[in-house]
Amino acid sequence: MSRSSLDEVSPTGSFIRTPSTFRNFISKDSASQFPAVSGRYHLYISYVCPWASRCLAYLKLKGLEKAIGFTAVKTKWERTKETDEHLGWVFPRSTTEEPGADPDPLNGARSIRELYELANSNYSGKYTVPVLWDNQLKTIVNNESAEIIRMLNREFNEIAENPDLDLYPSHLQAVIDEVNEWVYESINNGVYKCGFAQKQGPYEEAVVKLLDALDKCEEILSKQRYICANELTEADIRLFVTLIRFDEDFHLNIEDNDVYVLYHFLEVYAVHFKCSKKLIREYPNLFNYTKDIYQISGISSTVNMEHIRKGYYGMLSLNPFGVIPIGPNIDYSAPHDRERFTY
Ligand SMILES: N[C@@H](CCC(=O)N[C@@H](CS)C(=O)NCC(=O)O)C(=O)O
Repeated sequence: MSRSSLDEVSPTGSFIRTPSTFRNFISKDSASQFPAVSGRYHLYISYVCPWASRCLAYLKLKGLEKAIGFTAVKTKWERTKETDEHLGWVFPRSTTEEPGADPDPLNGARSIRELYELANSNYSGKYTVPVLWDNQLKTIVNNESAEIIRMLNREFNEIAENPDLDLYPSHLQAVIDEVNEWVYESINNGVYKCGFAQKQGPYEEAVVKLLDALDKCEEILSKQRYICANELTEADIRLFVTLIRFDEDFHLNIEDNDVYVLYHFLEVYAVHFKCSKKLIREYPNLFNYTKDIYQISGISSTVNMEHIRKGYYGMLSLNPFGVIPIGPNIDYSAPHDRERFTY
């Protein structure tokens, strides 16, 4: 089994993500094994990680911060044990070591790996964030963000400050599911397929799909405020976490030490899609949409650009010298034009 996303490469050089392992559900039913009560659960995240950030966005949107605490790890992977070479997410030793990251308040763990091993001493998979931790049973409830956000949306309404916000309403479920599928395949996971591909073919296939999907989003967003309808849904949060990192991820490829990849990336954009389409900020609807979501109360606090930059460029196998380019410093709080769709 893979012990890091960076190892998940098929013999043909494609990035293939393995499924998450802990798949229990918190329920509003007080008799269930994991009942939705205040103070029992904790969310471990990295601000670098889009999957973890979508869970944090739900804590903010649903008003669950008092009921469920969260802790962010440091930006760069470090050795998780002295006895082997594994690199992964670690906690700082103090609150001042890296602003935004905190020591583990519940278990005093040094790494996310330690939490997985506390939950299951025989665990041998990847040590990913997010981790939804049960502090009563001292175990991981769930480490799959797509499921965590569904629980946060629905099961905690008795204690949520915004119980009426439903980001997966029944009248839109079919369209949300359909959008999630292609957005995940071509955009959320698509950027990883571009960044982690180890052969030219899979990389090209992923980048073409990614650009097609971004064009499709631009087209949809030229007609309605959000990606599924004129109301905010789960699909918007899932799309947003990749878009807000996209112009950064793009540079990751540019800064990659592999000259051929650098050349090809420019060629794809310049020749097939024209340079004007290469960054999110050059798609008018997508860019304004990203600002629109960013400006929803609570969301900007889930975006720590400093952590995002340091984390991605810190992956030394993709960026051997660890040089962090100066960011584009886009102002996502600037006015946008999306109110034009509000009836
Ligand atoms: N399917 C998981 C994926 C989470 C994931 O891939 N997290 C990455 C960070 S973006 C991670 O923690 N990787 C650690 C590793 O691969 O060792 C989810 O959506 O929750």
